[in-house]
Amino acid sequence: MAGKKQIILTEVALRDGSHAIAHQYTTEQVTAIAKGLNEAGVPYIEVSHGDGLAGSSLQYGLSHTNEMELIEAAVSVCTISKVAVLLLPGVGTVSELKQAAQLGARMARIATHVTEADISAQHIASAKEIGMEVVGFLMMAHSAPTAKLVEQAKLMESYGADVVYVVDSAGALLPHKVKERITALRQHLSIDIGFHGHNNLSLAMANTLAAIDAGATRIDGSIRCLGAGAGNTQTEVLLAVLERLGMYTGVDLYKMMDLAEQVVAPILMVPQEITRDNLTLGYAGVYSSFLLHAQRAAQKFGVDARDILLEIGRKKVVGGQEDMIVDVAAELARRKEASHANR
Ligand SMILES: C[C@H](O)CC(=O)C(=O)O
Ligand SMILES: [Mn+2]
Repeated sequence: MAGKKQIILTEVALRDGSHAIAHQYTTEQVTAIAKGLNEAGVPYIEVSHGDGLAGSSLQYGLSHTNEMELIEAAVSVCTISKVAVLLLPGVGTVSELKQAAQLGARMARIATHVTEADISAQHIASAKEIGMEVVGFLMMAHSAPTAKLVEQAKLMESYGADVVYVVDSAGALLPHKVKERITALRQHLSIDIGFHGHNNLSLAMANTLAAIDAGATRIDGSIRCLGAGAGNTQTEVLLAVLERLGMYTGVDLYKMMDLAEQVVAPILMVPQEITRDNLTLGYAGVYSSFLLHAQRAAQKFGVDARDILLEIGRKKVVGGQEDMIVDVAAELARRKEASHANR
């Protein structure tokens, strides 16, 4: 380890991956994955509904298992790894955060849209008060200019965040844009900088390396790419790449490969590929977690999911506006019917 650059990993398959399996994690699955991640030495494991604490709802998707049970299960098998939770202010509250902390969660990741950091002040302060490490998570980072991102990150730092993440929720950022953002944050902030990517344009790895090159030291990955859309930077692949680059993570590559192959792959509803719909997420700049919502709406209204996603991108729909996906699908179906009638 001496002299090697250290990268601190957070594994997000048990939270971001929840989107990809329609929030159907069972306690057994979470226990098995968390146990494997802990044995491999992953520093942080995020466990929550895909949309964060209290996300289970008709709007976001109902969970199979209460997330507090999942958090408790993960904590019970973690001797090395720390369990993290995600919270979107307005979806989850301080009360859920306290409950998660009582169950043993040690890190709170407070997520807001990239231009709305001001709504995180109370939640960041409360998480610090109860002794949690706190990450500010600025989502849809492609959709704001770098100066705005810096302004918002500085707000999170001023509220007490220990780390601020650039979150490429749509998998829409290109490597030079990641570099520009992380470089600017590094110049203006004193706290650690993190990066969370999505692979919709096949750029999660390249973007992650660009982020590290520009000074990010906290990186998210999802084992077997089990994350929303085409998934995140694939953790076990990242480990191999970082080892080849002479960087240190403290995570066992072989154990992660085995866990991916034997435990995680069988859970996937479909293999994590860059399908035409995933690709459209990145191309249109749409939240990766909108994928299944758009596919269901496409089927219900007999329209192309890509058309829905492009329109959602044009309308700059943000997380929390999932019901707009149905509105857009219904409108596309109306237009389609009208054009057929006029023929
Ligand atoms: C609530 C989102 O799924 C958080 C996230 O992982 C992202 O924006 O990306
Ligand atoms: Mn994500």
